[in-house]
Amino acid sequence: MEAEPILATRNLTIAFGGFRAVDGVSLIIKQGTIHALIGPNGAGKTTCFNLLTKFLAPTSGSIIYKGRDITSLRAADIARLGIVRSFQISAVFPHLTVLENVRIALQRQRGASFDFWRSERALKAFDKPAMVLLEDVGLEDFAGLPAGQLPYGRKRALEVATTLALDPDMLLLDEPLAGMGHEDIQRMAALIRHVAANRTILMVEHNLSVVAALSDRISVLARGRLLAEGDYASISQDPQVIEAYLGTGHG
Ligand SMILES: Nc1ncnc2c1ncn2[C@@H]1O[C@H](COP(=O)(O)OP(=O)(O)OP(=O)(O)O)[C@@H](O)[C@H]1O
Repeated sequence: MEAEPILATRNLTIAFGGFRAVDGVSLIIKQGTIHALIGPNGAGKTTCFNLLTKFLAPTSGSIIYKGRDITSLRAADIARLGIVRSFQISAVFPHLTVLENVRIALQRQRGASFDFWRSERALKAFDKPAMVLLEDVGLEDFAGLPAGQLPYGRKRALEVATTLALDPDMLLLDEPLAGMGHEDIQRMAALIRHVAANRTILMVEHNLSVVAALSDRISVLARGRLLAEGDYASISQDPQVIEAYLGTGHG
């Protein structure tokens, strides 16, 4: 059965002065897929991502989520609808333990009041679901460690756990593998695949071999425009895509 679109854009455009960083981009992201947004440096990926996550407002065009026009909604509104961005906003509190970080994220999600979350008993009620989330991201052995002491790759796994605490239908990942060594890359790639089991993932990512391994569908941007879309086998054969990458001495 063909998956339904969960998120779509129609002619999404943003101009800075006269320069169109994202220019008439129409994307369709299907429910339950891992979708990657790639392209050479300066292609407009981050800007497009910022439009989808409401960090920027488009000059024209629209964004549709589950059939509803969300173009004019704010970041907090879309989070409530189930679209959550990881990695740039997910603060990790370094002096709190790994478990406490996830517990706080869960408390926020459930809208617990300040008085409520001062009570030790109420806090403990979140320990179990927090542990389940830690197990989900492979951090159960680190639960008691101050988050600031986690190695970099594990810290990013913790960010995934705090993001999952918001119970998103759609997870937007901004360069999830950036700055990671080989082992962390493999672990994060497996984690993305794992959390994608019952969610939709959109990621901007430069690591093309992981994009190839993980993505159901890939959209290629170049100079603000959508150049090609398809699975890795088809886009990697596309002469325009090859030229766009070679033209910048990239990838
Ligand atoms: N606020 C802004 N004002 C003016 N120009 C901008 C602004 N934000 C982005 N741009 C320009 O838009 C273009 C696209 O930038 P963007 O960061 O989205 O590209 P990218 O594909 O994410 O690149 P990279 O892979 O290098 O991160 C670039 O030419 C950039 O200089």
